[in-house]
Amino acid sequence: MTDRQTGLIAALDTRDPTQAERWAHAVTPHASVIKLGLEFAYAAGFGAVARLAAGRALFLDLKLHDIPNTVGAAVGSLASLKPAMLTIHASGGSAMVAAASAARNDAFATTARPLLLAVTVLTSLDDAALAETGVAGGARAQVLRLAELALRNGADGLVCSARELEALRREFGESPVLVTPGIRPAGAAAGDQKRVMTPGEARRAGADWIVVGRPITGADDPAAAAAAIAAELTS
Ligand SMILES: O=c1ccn([C@@H]2O[C@H](COP(=O)(O)O)[C@@H](O)[C@H]2O)c(=O)[nH]1
Repeated sequence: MTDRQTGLIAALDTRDPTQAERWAHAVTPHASVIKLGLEFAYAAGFGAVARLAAGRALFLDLKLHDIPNTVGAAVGSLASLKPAMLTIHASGGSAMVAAASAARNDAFATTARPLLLAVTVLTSLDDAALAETGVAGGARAQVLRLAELALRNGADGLVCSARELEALRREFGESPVLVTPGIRPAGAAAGDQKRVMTPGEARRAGADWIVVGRPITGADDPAAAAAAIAAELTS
């Protein structure tokens, strides 16, 4: 049980800048951060990312994963977008995380540094799917292993499922910023997400932020859906 405040990040996954703008407007003020990722950036381009992010806090979820030199350079290339949060994959290894952290520190002014978040194990993977990739021992053990690697090499926080929150807080304490996708209000379709929890469960387990996409963007009334999720975070 925790008394921390848990914020809502709205994942605006679409190719269409007009749709994204409509959703961004609808989720305000219930979500204090908007998340744009691969679908939007690849289809609409980084100019559209910049336009949508103007005046808003941006979680730029590009999940960088490459050799250290390339990832470091890519982090530097993103500075003009002034994101509040950036993602890399922890499984890229110690040197890659360290390169991203160094580039973040070099490319951004101290007062405008984005949080560097390391994705541990995607919330769409269960133990069986992870085993297929050669990782035995289950998602929780792998999340803890990658969390240690990422935090030791300069990440500010982690992307994980809410199911790992209690173990991560036990192991690493209160300071890492823990961001949890795979959130589904009671009764919502899980879709491709495997390690899910409700907004209230994630808050009680210690999430700093929850990320919610389709339960908001697929709702008949996205503003009402975002309001209901935000209310669950404060009740
Ligand atoms: O492990 C991860 C990392 C990132 N995501 C992203 O979060 C949203 C979730 O969207 P839903 O529609 O609520 O499932 C999406 O943009 C993913 O790319 C994740 O789900 N899991």
